[in-house]
Amino acid sequence: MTPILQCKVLGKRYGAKEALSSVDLQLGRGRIVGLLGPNGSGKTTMIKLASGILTPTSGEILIDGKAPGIESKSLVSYLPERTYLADWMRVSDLLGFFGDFYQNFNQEKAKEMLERLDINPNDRLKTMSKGTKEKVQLILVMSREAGLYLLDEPIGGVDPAARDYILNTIITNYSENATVIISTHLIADVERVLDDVIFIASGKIVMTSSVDEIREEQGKSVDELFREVFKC
Ligand SMILES: Nc1ncnc2c1ncn2[C@@H]1O[C@H](COP(=O)(O)OP(=O)(O)OP(=O)(O)O)[C@@H](O)[C@H]1O
Repeated sequence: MTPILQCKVLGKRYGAKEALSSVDLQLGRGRIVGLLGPNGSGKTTMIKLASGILTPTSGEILIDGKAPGIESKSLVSYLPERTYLADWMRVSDLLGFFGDFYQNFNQEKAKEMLERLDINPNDRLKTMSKGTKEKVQLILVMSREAGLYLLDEPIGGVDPAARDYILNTIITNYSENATVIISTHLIADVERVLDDVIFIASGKIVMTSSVDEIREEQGKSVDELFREVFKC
């Protein structure tokens, strides 16, 4: 089966700054993958390349065997680091907006998640706290029936109790064949839901491993290993 995401000697420069270099990677389906690395290591750049917002400077990135484009946009559901939604909109407007925009948007799923998190669909984004806005955005993104979810720092602004609910939402609301990439610094919170991890530093992949391998072979949690590998 074609990998959902493949990078072949992928490189990205911003002017003279090399943000990613010679990244080779292949991700299968049905996995939850943590993209982990220190500040400035290239995580957001990698996610933006996969979403098609940025184009590579060298090498290639393929989604289900194809370069990012119109077809891949229906396969990929992307949660950016920052909110891009117009804050005068009510949550119910956003459900309509996503429904019009994406054929694979599941309104019922979104409404159910909003109810569970006690978010009123009549509220406008601008009246909400940062954490609630983040929850709304994540709900919109996870309510699409996509093949690849790209979540850039999905739980940064959310309180620890809601983090658990959100992570469970991620696990239970993606289809068996979909893959989820989560970039985060909150490794201890997230690691229980991860199948695999990618460690990235200075634009290069330094390790890819299953979480089970890390636990069984190294006798460590992902958080412990991360702190050891990236010790300042
Ligand atoms: N638009 C840009 N112009 C110039 N340099 C950039 C730009 N965006 C990112 N960079 C640089 O590219 C490198 C990778 O940045 P990126 O945002 O991908 O890292 P990150 O791992 O997501 O960081 P963080 O964990 O802090 O969010 C950094 O050195 C950053 O300063």
